[in-house]
Amino acid sequence: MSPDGLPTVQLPDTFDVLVHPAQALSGELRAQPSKNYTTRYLLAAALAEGETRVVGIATSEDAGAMLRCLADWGAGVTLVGDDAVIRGFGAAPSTGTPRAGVTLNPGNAGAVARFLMGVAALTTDTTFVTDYPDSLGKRPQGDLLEALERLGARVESNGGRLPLTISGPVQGGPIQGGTVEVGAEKSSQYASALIFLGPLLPLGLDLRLTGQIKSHAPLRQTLDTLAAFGVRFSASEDLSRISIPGGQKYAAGRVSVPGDYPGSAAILAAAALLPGEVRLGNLRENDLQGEREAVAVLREMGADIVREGDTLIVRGGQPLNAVTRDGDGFTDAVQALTAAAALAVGETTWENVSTLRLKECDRISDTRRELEGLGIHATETADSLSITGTGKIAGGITADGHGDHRMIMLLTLLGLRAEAPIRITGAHHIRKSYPLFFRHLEDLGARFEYLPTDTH
Ligand SMILES: O=C(O)C1=C[C@@H](OP(=O)(O)O)[C@@H](O)[C@H](O)C1
Ligand SMILES: C=C(OP(=O)(O)O)C(=O)O
Repeated sequence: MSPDGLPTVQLPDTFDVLVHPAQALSGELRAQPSKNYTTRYLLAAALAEGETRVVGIATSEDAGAMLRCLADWGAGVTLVGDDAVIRGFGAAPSTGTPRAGVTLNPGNAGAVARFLMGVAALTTDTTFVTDYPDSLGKRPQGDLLEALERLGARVESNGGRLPLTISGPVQGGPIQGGTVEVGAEKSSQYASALIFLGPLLPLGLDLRLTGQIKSHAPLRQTLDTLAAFGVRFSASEDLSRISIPGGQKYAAGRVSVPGDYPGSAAILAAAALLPGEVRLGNLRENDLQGEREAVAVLREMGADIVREGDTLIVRGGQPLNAVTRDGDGFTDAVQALTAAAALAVGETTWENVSTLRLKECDRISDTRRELEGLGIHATETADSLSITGTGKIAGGITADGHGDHRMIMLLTLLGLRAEAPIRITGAHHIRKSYPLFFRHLEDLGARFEYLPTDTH
């Protein structure tokens, strides 16, 4: 429903968006449910014996991808209002493990694909395909596949990429577990996948994370999920060693999904960039999502943000200044904060962000190109992105959304502050993580037009 109580118009399946410049943003929103906790809780629920109610799940495509794959694998999936009730593989009438010989399609969801690839080591012949060959199909899976092979699984892949097939129980019987190394430099999702698998193996897993470990925050969210389902583990402070005793069970029960910081970072940045007062609720202070740091970064840039309980209040339109920060701790907020950087005084640098090249698009080079197209100076190194802020964005151009929800959020924010409208291609890909993004901004006073697109 829109704020005046009228039913909102359904967006077309595919669309470009025309972002009109905005004078101000004001109003109150409730942050959407966390994508990363939704995927984790749904998976852990499916691995439990019995029924688990996951309260308030995300409605994003990635959440849908996890629900679809779990159902295809044999878990019971029932949606009740905003909740999902999941009957685990371990509960009657299921067989205890995911079904054999199933083809799973996780869409464009990297975390979903990788978490399920870990669990696939319990199954015979699980095949992973994607209808996003130019996005998820290009993302590397080798570090995880090699770790699974070292544990005894059989893997066939397209050069370490999808499509691929995993079988755990090979001639020597089911895989047992033990000590295994996994590369952690390209993505934390490989280690998270093994963490989900570990408790279900007879010997558990003693994980050694190799290389410069990236994205510690989502790793901690995975461990937090294990704890929420009664699974024991121990981890070194730097997360380079994680030990999970074997033969454990995930305990079924009830878990509630917290608010989503990565998507909310875009709303907070938009609110900081325009006059007006925005209140964003459902964002708990003590939360392991690294993108919570976006609040501190925006404040350091000069934004006026105060917290009242779970609500953040932004009084926007303050002048912003450039910062230099290690962006790895808030990887999914870097695009949103880049919008703030593009309109700040001075040069902002996001350091240690090499993993951004391996997301839905190359979030370093593709972002630099889109910024330059809008007249904003940006430079890159292998693992950093620098942006020189500008006082004025002319707009009046078409920008490429690169099929990447976070690129679409960045370009939208720039459009709100441009002199003339900006068209963003393939803007429907916003649904991967934040289906209500445009609607939420409309509720704050922004204006968009949804136009037919050539991009699929
Ligand atoms: O574990 C997760 O749910 C995620 C981990 C991060 O990826 P990397 O570990 O590849 O940085 C993040 O970017 C992604 O959106 C979700
Ligand atoms: C990179 C992202 O997700 P994933 O890796 O799960 O595809 C994201 O949400 O920005």
